[in-house]
Amino acid sequence: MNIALLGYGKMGKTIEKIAQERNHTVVLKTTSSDDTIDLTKADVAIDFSIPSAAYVNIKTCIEQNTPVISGTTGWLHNYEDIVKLCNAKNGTFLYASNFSLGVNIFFELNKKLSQLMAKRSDYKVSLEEIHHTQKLDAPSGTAITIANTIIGQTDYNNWTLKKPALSEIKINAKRIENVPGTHSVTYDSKIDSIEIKHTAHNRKGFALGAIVAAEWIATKKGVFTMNDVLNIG
Ligand SMILES: NC(=O)c1ccc[n+]([C@@H]2O[C@H](COP(=O)([O-])OP(=O)(O)OC[C@H]3O[C@@H](n4cnc5c(N)ncnc54)[C@H](O)[C@@H]3O)[C@@H](O)[C@H]2O)c1
Ligand SMILES: O=C(O)C1=N[C@H](C(=O)O)CCC1
Repeated sequence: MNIALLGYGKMGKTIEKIAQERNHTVVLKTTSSDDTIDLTKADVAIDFSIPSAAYVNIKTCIEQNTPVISGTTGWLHNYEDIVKLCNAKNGTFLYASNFSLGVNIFFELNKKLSQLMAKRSDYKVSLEEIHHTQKLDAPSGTAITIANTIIGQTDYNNWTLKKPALSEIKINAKRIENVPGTHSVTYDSKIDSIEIKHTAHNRKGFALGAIVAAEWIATKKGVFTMNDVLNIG
């Protein structure tokens, strides 16, 4: 498969290594909005860029009729526009806040736990996410996915980085040198605490998941999630 990499930073470089190990060819790498996105030779595009660039990158791929996956976080206020465009152009698009298999299993645990805790008003939920100090967005896209799932299953109606109201989920976003990504969900009562946690040891899980997703969507039409790729959820 011929792959275009839109974004060639920490993730783009890790994805390139795994793509080569799986006998794919990287035919285009872009690193700024000044680079031309010519997808003539690409079977699929993978966007791991920056929040302010993702929308244009994804739109350009759909307009050039090239299946695109995006792992870039912090651009989701434009997600519905991309879904509309993709459907109008009969294109192919997949976004995941986190491509790793481990986190996608964790998402299912979080959903189940939030269902069990839905009516347990003696417990208050909170999230913590820890990432490296170069990360541009807070909270992480993964933390937002986790919080939105809890909101969908319980009476919580919002998440916040600030002091939470009773109906809000507090997200603690910490930045520590070299941390690839740690997420935990804690339900705390006066009697005990229940905690689930995922720790990424490196970026390989994100990159492998992105390549597996790119292989999976290359021949499909529509808007997909990792649940479709992994057949879970
Ligand atoms: N979904 C996941 O599984 C997952 C995993 C890790 C990181 N991420 C997200 O992926 C994104 C990239 O992460 P990273 O650690 O590689 O960041 P990074 O800062 O190392 O790399 C980002 C790259 O994007 C490039 N860039 C800037 N403008 C661009 C443009 N217009 N077009 C193309 N490239 C452009 C920069 O030059 C840089 O090389 C972030 O949003 C991060 O949150 C998602
Ligand atoms: O390194 C990052 O940046 C990461 N971003 C994603 C997020 O915001 O959830 C996934 C984990 C790593």
